[in-house]
Amino acid sequence: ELDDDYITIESEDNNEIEFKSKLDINPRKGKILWPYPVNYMSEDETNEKNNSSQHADDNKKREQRFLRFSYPQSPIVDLMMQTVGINYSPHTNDPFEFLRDSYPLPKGYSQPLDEYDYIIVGAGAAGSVLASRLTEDKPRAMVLVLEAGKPEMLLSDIPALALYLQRTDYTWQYSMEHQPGVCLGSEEQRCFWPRGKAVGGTSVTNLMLYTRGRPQDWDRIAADGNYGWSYNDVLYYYKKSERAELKKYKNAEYRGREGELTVENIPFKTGLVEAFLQSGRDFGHPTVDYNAPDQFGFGYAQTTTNKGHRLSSAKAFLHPHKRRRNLHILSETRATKVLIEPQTKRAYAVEYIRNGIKYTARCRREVVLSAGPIASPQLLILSGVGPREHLENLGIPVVADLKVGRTLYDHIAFPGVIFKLNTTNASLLEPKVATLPNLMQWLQFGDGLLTTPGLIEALGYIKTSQSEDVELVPDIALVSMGGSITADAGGATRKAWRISDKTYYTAFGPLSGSDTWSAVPLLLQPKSKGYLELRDNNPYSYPKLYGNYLTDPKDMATLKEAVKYIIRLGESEAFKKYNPKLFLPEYPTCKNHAPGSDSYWECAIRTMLITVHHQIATCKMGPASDPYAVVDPELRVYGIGGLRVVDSSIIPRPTSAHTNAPAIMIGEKGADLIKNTWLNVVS
Ligand SMILES: Cc1cc2nc3c(=O)[nH]c(=O)nc-3n(C[C@H](O)[C@H](O)[C@H](O)COP(=O)(O)OP(=O)(O)OC[C@H]3O[C@@H](n4cnc5c(N)ncnc54)[C@H](O)[C@@H]3O)c2cc1C
Repeated sequence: ELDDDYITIESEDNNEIEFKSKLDINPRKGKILWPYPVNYMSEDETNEKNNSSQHADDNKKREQRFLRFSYPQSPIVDLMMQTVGINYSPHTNDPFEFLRDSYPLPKGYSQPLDEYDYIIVGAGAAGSVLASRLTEDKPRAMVLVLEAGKPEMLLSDIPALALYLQRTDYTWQYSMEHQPGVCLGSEEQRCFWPRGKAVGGTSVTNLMLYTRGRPQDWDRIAADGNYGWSYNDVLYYYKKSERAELKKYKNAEYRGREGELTVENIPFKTGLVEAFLQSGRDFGHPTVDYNAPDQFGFGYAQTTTNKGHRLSSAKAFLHPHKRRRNLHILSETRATKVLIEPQTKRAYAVEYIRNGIKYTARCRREVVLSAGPIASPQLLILSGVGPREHLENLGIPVVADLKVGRTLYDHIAFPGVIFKLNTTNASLLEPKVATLPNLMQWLQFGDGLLTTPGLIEALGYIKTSQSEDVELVPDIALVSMGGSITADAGGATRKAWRISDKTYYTAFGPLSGSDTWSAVPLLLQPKSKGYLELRDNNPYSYPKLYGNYLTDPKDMATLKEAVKYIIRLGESEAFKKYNPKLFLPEYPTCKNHAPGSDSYWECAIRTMLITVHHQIATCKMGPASDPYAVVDPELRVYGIGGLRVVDSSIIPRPTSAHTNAPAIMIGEKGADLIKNTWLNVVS
């Protein structure tokens, strides 16, 4: 039952539109005044979801794919993905609701309140921790969490399905704007930037690797004027969350044992990971715990999983506390604007849309944006906090002139260094992995082939000759895979990167069904810098995303050197028993380059460039003297009271870490910063 109190009758431009809920859930069939068209979706969303012929096409293609490559070997993949909800239509009832987690309001509440102490936008990697910590102390603060996505379900916990999730409605289907010369092999030559849209955010759809970065990464951030962010400062928060279950290292003094977030090694390994680590040792890279502050080398992957099941931030931090009376979580609810009092410049409320109806929730203490590196800056700009000229062009009144979205760094990678193995049963191939016995084994014991996250088995950190760093900080991470992009014969893996049919089948078709090994070089310290801006002032439009990848020639030179290093590893003694042969794909874009030549590799990198989705710095943290800073070192938005950003968007410069563990650490630290501010205030 909906209440009139929760329908906001107001408009910014008197643009009255009759309201008709899609699901027809409004019992009063009332009118609301709407500043933008109700049914408008971004171009991408419209294409993805509303275009029924496209939908039919997709289904047909999908059917063909399964008939051609998986079925009848892996009907189980089809079953699992239909269950998770691939192409799940919002217009039908969800038949798998019983498998989904849920976050009802606590007992005694039939609807959310008008006013809370804190309002958190986004229950992602950082937002989930923050919500959990802000609701744990007595006297209890009332916290509202608004999350656009839906709760997880049983099968989204299967690590091997991580890449399959990227084209489901558990993700925002962002794509970068077209940039000439990169992602040439992708559909529409645009790099794909999916992000998690779920209670748990991107920690529900990511590849679960747990990495903290080198001590120097954080010490440099602190040295830039960000007090409280040195390695020793952040180590305290990494340890606070962690419950290390790593075989050899769990009792090391830099690891946490009492936290909620289990970090473990992957239960299943192929022999290829041993060859990779051995080749590393042969080349002078010891096998180490790569999260140890004083060790540098290669190591088995460490993942945020619990007994082989994905442990998202929501599962770790929200799920156990969902009955707390002061924690109100609204899933499938989209925040559209932070309301800021123009005179006092204080954030006092958040507008949000739930089931097609617009509501306003007021806030007594602080609004916190934890919507991630694309949506947090988007919401700031929609609320009048952004670059003045951009706001004026969008017709949004300027509340604060800040460089929101003007800095964007990312980690890019190249999944095209592949060895064909002249042995069978050496690598992971979809028909072998996705079987009913494997599913049963995972369900019963949490081990087996389904526990490998997107084929990843180990990481190796190296410093190439391109690096000008005087300290021992890596510029490349090598990700060793128990196979390659061809493991599912053109299915989920290449779709998760949106590699086009033409590129995939021309280049990799000959490898179909073969055993392979590959290592993916990941550029850790990119020199190229991107940015984002809004397409228009409609909160349902996806922002325009500009990666500006490889615009600094140093980035290409570093990646090329890494490619050559991987080739040396693959051709070394350690891999000999697999009789590997470097496979040089014939990319349609690289016909004029002699296979294996320097120019071939440059062309191949430009064709198969992917992001590993570590976009940061769009709400850059920095001291007041930094003209690009959006938040101060206590994560407060400059010039606005009662408004912070607590998520990966605040990380000011590239680090050697994947961004999930840092986002969780930021959630922990953000919670302490907020609690300290309100220490002596009782609501
Ligand atoms: C495919 C993929 C693989 C990855 N693999 C790894 C990995 O192996 N290891 C690693 O460390 N990192 C990995 N990452 C990156 C990492 O997971 C993210 O950087 C991290 O989770 C970001 O955390 P966050 O809290 O900043 O944002 P998110 O976790 O993205 O949370 C933001 C939340 O806000 C919600 N939201 C957005 N807009 C609104 C709105 N208007 N109203 C309400 N809610 C909103 C979103 O739905 C989302 O739930 C990967 C990312 C991707 C996409």
